[in-house]
Amino acid sequence: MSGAALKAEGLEAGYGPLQILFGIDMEVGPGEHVLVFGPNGAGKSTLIKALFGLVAPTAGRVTLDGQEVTGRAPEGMVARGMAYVPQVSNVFASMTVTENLEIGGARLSRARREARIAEMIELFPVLGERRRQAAGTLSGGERQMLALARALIPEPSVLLLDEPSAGVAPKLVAQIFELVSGLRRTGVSVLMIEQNARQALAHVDRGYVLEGGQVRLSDTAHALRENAEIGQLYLGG
Ligand SMILES: Nc1ncnc2c1ncn2[C@@H]1O[C@H](COP(=O)(O)OP(=O)(O)OP(=O)(O)O)[C@@H](O)[C@H]1O
Repeated sequence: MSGAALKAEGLEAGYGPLQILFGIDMEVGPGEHVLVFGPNGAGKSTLIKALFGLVAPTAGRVTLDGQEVTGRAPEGMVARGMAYVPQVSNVFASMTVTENLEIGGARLSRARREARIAEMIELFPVLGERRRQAAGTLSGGERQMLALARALIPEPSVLLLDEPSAGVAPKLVAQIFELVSGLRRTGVSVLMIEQNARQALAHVDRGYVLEGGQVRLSDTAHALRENAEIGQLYLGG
């Protein structure tokens, strides 16, 4: 019996004949925040895509809140409580902030959708100030907040984030991690990929080092930050 919110066992996936993931075992506990990091090309984005059903696993299992979801399409994953924020193209640029949030709540009743949008504006007040602005004109940080808010509207149990700090001005990167960290009070479980791994590790509970499509190491965030070899190899010394 697994108490994990999200679990991968022996997960393998790739692109046609090109295998990228080799027997990945990992899990995210309820409400836990977990970071996946490692060198370029290690398969981090592929892992998130395989968990979300954008890349079909060729072996292994994915379970979401104890239910097997291996090989389901993204729509099925969303219906079961998973949400995914891709690294790029994560908002509809020509639509307003409000319209983007409405799309996030497309499956909800109108009353519920409006209530959730109000809650998201409370969580990210800047979105309220920019309600009528086209999403494409937001700053990098505001755009990431909109993408996060939109993903959270249906109240997912697990949120997959592919580089939430991408395209965000360096001085605002810490703010993005603090916002993600602040999602703890909603109880959502988070699995995040980040290039800014040292900074991101300060805001999560545990981490996995992915290398060559395999888990090289997993430990608490604190232990990974203290690990000299991991620091040299993957955390910029
Ligand atoms: N659609 C695709 N078709 C073929 N190969 C792909 C495809 N997408 C990714 N790859 C390859 O899969 C490997 C892993 O890519 P992936 O994006 O998962 O790595 P990553 O760890 O997220 O890298 P980065 O840190 O550079 O974003 C790379 O060699 C990449 O070229």
